[in-house]
Parts: sequence; C-alpha cells; structure tokens
Amino acid sequence: MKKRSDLSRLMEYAGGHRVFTYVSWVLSALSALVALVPFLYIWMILRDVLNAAPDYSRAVNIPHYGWMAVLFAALSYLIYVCALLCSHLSAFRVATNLRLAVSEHLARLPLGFTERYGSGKLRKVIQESTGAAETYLAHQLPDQYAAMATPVGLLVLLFVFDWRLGLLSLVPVALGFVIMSAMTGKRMAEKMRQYGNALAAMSGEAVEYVRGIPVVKTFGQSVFSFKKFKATIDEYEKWVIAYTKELRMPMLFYTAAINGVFAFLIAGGLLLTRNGVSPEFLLNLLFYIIITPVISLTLTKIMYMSESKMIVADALSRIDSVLDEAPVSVSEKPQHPKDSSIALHDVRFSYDGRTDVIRGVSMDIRPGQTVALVGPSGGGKSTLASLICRFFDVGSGSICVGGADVRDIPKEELMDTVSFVFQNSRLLKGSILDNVKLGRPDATEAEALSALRAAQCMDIIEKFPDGIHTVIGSKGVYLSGGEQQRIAIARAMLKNASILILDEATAFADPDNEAKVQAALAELAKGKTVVMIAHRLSTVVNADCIYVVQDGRIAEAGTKGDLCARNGLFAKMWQDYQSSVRWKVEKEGPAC
Ligand SMILES: Nc1ncnc2c1ncn2[C@@H]1O[C@H](COP(=O)(O)OP(=O)(O)OP(=O)(O)O)[C@@H](O)[C@H]1O
Repeated sequence: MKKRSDLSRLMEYAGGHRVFTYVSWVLSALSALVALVPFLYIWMILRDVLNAAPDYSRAVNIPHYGWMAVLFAALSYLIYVCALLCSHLSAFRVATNLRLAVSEHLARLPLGFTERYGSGKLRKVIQESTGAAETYLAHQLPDQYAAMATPVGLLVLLFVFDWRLGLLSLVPVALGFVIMSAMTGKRMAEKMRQYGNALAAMSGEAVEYVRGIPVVKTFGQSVFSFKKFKATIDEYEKWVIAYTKELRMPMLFYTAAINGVFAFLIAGGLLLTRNGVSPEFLLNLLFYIIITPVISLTLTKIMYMSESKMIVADALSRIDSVLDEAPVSVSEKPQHPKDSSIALHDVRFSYDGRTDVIRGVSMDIRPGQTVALVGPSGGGKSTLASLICRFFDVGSGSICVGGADVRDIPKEELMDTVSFVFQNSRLLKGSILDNVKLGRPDATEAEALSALRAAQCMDIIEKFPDGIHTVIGSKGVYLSGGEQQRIAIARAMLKNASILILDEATAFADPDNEAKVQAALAELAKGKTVVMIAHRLSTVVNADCIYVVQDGRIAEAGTKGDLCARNGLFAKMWQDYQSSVRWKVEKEGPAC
C-alpha cells in the first residue's frame, strides 16, 4: 500500500478547513511575488537619479515611485497577514482534532498503557507533537510557498533585466537547495528521530524527577542521585554535540551561499565587463544588488523548510506510536452480568508478553462475599485485582463477572458494576463535590452530601468555610492521605457499584484516620461483593475467604481459622503480624 505523505495525513484532520490551507499557500506565494515589486520601484528611483544627474530637478517621478514602493510593500504584508489568518484557521483545527484523536484513542486503550508508555512521553505527544503539526501548517508551510515563489519571480525578472546577472543571482539559491537536500536525507531524518527520542527521554525523566523531589530533599541528595535523569541529560548532550559536529560542513557552505550572493554578482560583473561598462549594465547590476536581501531571506526560509519537514514527520510518528496501539477489544456479542459474582478460571497474565506474573489462578467468589488477597510483596495481588476491572486483558484463561466474560461486557457497564478504590486514590483539582460526583455525574448535591456523610467525611467538610465547594489543591487546602482516601470512598459510595475492589485502601491512613476509613469502608462494603488487598492482616480476619497469593499462584485459600490450622504461609504471616503488633504495643506502652 502506498504510504500517504505527512501533509495528506494532516489534511485529513483539517476536514472542511483544508481549503484554508490551500488558500494560505496561494496567498503566501502571491505576497512573496508582490514583495518583489517595491524593489523595482527603488531601482527606478536610482535609475532616474542617475539619468537626471547633475540636474536632479529632472527626476520628477521619484515621489510617485516612492509611494508605489510603499503601497506594494504594504499590499504584500496585507496579503501575507491574510495567508496567515487562513493557515491558522486550518492549523488550529488540525491540532485540536489530533489532540482529540489521541485522547479518544487513549480512552480506548487498556488503562495499563499510560503506565507503560510513561506520562512524560505522553504529555510530549499530546502537547508538543500536535503543537509541532500546528506550527508547521500555520507558519512553516506558507513560508515554504513564499520561498518557492520568490525564485520564480526572480526568473521572470531575468527577462526584464540582464539575464546573465539574473542567472548568477540564482546560483546560490540552487546551491542552497543542493546542500539542503544533502542535509535532509534519510540519515538526517534518522538523526532527527534520535534527537526527538533523547528529548522525550529527558522530558519523561524530568517528570519523574520533579515527582520525586520530596524524597530527594528528605534524603539530602543532589541531582546525581537521580541517575536516570542525569543519564538522559548526558545522553542528550552527547547527541547534540555529535549532531552539531555533523552539520558543521554543510552549514558552513550553506551560510556561505546565503551570504555570498554579492560575491557571485561581483565576480560575474567583473567577468561581463571585461570589454567596458555600459550605463545600462551598471543599472542592471544595481537592481540585483538591491534585491540581494530577498535572496538571502529566501535561502533562510528554504533552510527551515527542510528542518520543519523533518520535525513534523517525527511528530507524526510519535502520534502514531499512540494511535497504533491496539485498543481494548469490543465484543460483537455483548453479555451482561447477572449478579455480582466473580469467577477466575486458570488465569495467566504477563506484562511484557514473556514472563507470566499470574500463573494459572482460579477463584470463585459468590455475590455478597468478602474475600481478601494477601501474600508477599510482588506476589501478584494488585495485578489480579486490576485484571478483574479489565485494566489489562488476561493472557489465557478467563474472568467472569456475574457469569459474563469481562471481555464481553460493554466497558461502561463493567465500570458501572465494579468500583476500585486505589492504594493512593488521586483526587483531581476541583471541588470536593466535583471529586465525589465523578462517581456518578448526574447525582444531586444532596446525594453527594449523603455519600460524604456515610464515608465519614463531615469533619473534612466542616473544616473549610466553603464546605463541599472547597477546591482541593487551591491555596491552603491540603488533605491528608486518610482524608483523601475517605473522599475517594465517598466517590465509590455514590457510584454504588455491586462489586468493590479495595487495593491497600488503608495504606495511607494515619492512626486517627484509620478508624474513620475503616468505618467508611464497612459502610461502603454493605451488601457488596468485596475483593480486598491488605497488608494489615487485622483487616482481613472476617473475610469469607482469604487467598494467599505467592509467585503469581494461589498458595493457600480458606477462612482465617482454616489457614491458621493449616500452619502454612498464612499462619507464618499471622504470627509475624501478631509479634509486630505486640512489639508496637510494648514500645508505645500500655493503652490507658
Ligand atoms: N506495570 C507493570 N509492568 C511490569 N511489571 C509489573 C507492573 N506492575 C507490576 N509488575 C510486576 O508484576 C509482579 C506482581 O506485582 P503486583 O504489584 O501485582 O504484586 P503485589 O502482590 O500487589 O505487590 P505489593 O504487595 O508489593 O503491592 C511483580 O513482579 C511486579 O514487579
């Protein structure tokens, strides 16, 4: 299949607005041609002055020529402004549609994609790569057409003035094109891609670094402690130096060509006047000398033209790296959950397609049951929980919710059926009410308030004068981990899904908050099927079934009593937990 050009791909995103792009090219080229006219009038002024000398009063047309020069310069500028207006209309549409396409596609990708791709890199795609496409269409392309029209205008002028001098003045333009094509071959495009990669890596690591600043500060470490960030900076530096060195010679010749138009004209002039100078030839030479800045400007535009083409090609390939990701499949025969049961059948899963982190897990959870996932760190508890919500698709085996395979349940329905309270439930910048209403956007304020009450959040709301309308993250409004957790629980309450997944839901709660979080969770869990991941074994003692997950398998399963009697891994974890609690109580002294 023939590969479409970058431009035709961009035009697809312009929709009906593409016509503005084409109009902008025509106007921009026209403006470049009109911009040559003032030079003609300036030349006429010089001609009249020279012809009239020494009686300058004979040069009566000078004011007329002067005004005409100003008029055409203004006209050229006006046409250029119109060209930019048109190009921007189309460019904004393209950038908006590109951002929408990426964002909409992101919404269809497995949730785990963002984590794997990296938020810094993703930010670069959504903001910078689409921005590069916008700049290309809004400024660089119109300039490119202007740069192409100028040599054509100069060619026409060849016939008006001395064609030999005209040809000489075009030599640097031709040379510029040759050098540029050498500088923009496949190899250079590859270099540009590497440049983009180095920049993306540095930007991604910078985001991680900024996120980790509190840790760096706490431990008094310098930037060097963030080895990865430092490595990406070094890599970028290495790359930039190598690239600059590579471009040294072509740039040298190119700059010489840009600034050497005079040299060509003078050498040519000397050559052509071996047999004497005619006043007519001198006047013609004068014209080409006057127009030299236009030629230099054209060459500069040509230089940026090739660079911008490479930048936009690189930007599009980065956008494609997101758009080419396979979205979560949509079933042709959608199924609907009949109840809130969960069944895993011989589930296997791997993040990288090579090493399984879940290796044949089966579970049967009946509606209304509370089960707990416990086990050593890295055993696969969070992965199992995220598979139930279909953050990722299983490698083999199946997961059913209410008797329907999660891959056959429409995404919205699955999201309505399952609520997930994350380890560190992030609240968005917005009011407490907005954050709670994310659970059910059509809920009334009274419903949101009653969810907040049930989630033990009233003390948080009463703390702030704006109550439920307090904007989180605004000046002076900070919530502790446990407080954030309770707001997130209120959100889940409002959603009222029949299945609840709690991933280390109390991990961030301080002792004061823990009791409140526990009470909120108990309220939330009423009448629901609950899958709970917890390190604090005290929170799982009442579970209907405890699954001990180790190395991606279920090592043991049963009630607390069963598992303690078995004297296996859970019994050992329970003993360790008991002694840590005892140690804590002894250390803190007897409770009063
Ligand atoms: N996004 C990811 N990409 C690649 N590997 C991952 C990813 N998330 C987890 N893993 C790996 O999968 C395995 C299981 O991790 P998981 O987080 O499910 O364990 P866990 O039992 O929940 O651990 P913890 O109790 O420490 O939270 C680990 O080896 C982990 O390194």
